[in-house]
Amino acid sequence: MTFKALAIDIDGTITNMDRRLSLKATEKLRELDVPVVLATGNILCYAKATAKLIGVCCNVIAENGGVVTDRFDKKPYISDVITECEQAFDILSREFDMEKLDSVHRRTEIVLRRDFDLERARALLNTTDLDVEIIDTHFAIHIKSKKINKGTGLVRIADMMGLKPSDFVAIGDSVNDMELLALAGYSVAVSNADDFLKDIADHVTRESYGEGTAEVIDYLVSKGMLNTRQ
Ligand SMILES: O=C(O)COP(=O)(O)O
Ligand SMILES: [Mg+2]
Repeated sequence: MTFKALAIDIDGTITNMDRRLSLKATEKLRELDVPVVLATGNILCYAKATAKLIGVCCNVIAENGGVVTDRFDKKPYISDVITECEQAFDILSREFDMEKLDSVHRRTEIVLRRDFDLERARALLNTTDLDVEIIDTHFAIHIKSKKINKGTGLVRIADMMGLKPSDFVAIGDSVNDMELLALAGYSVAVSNADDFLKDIADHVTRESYGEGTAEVIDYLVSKGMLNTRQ
């Protein structure tokens, strides 16, 4: 089967843990003859700039599915879910010393530095009736609505692109990629991925980070599952 598009995570999948972009992975992405959607927990301007600089502009799922756009200068779709996240933050920050990241630009989630006791914070959140969860991507901790994720983002961007989620190959590394990989037609976890992501993936790479992404793109092209430009 030949897939019609690729949805790919940024941090840990085309970067290493220092967030250095793999030039090998970006070259492979640029050579593909299908649209590449960046699907990330990062804010929209970070994702758009990454897409532009890689040369795969501009289908973007940002903020773990909360913000979605298919064009650079278009008003993005923004989920109306920030209020519950702010309520959760108000409750948690009375108990924990928490530092917000990117809060000026973030529209649908609250993201925190990874320097507090996550399990205790989760336990406290579970005593509320907020429809909110806390996830740790290894890069940051996100207080996010349970109503949105990269899977709901994929459904939305696929619709904007006239495609189905099953038309996509998806590649990722972390807990925030679970729903994306579950909905895609073919799913890949890079070898540095969390074990629970590897368990649901159709394919796990041998190499880590961007090298793993480059490796699987070569594999998918060799099997005719993705096409490159001639
Ligand atoms: O925002 C994060 O915590 C990680 O970003 P990612 O989804 O691109 O890996
Ligand atoms: Mg990631």
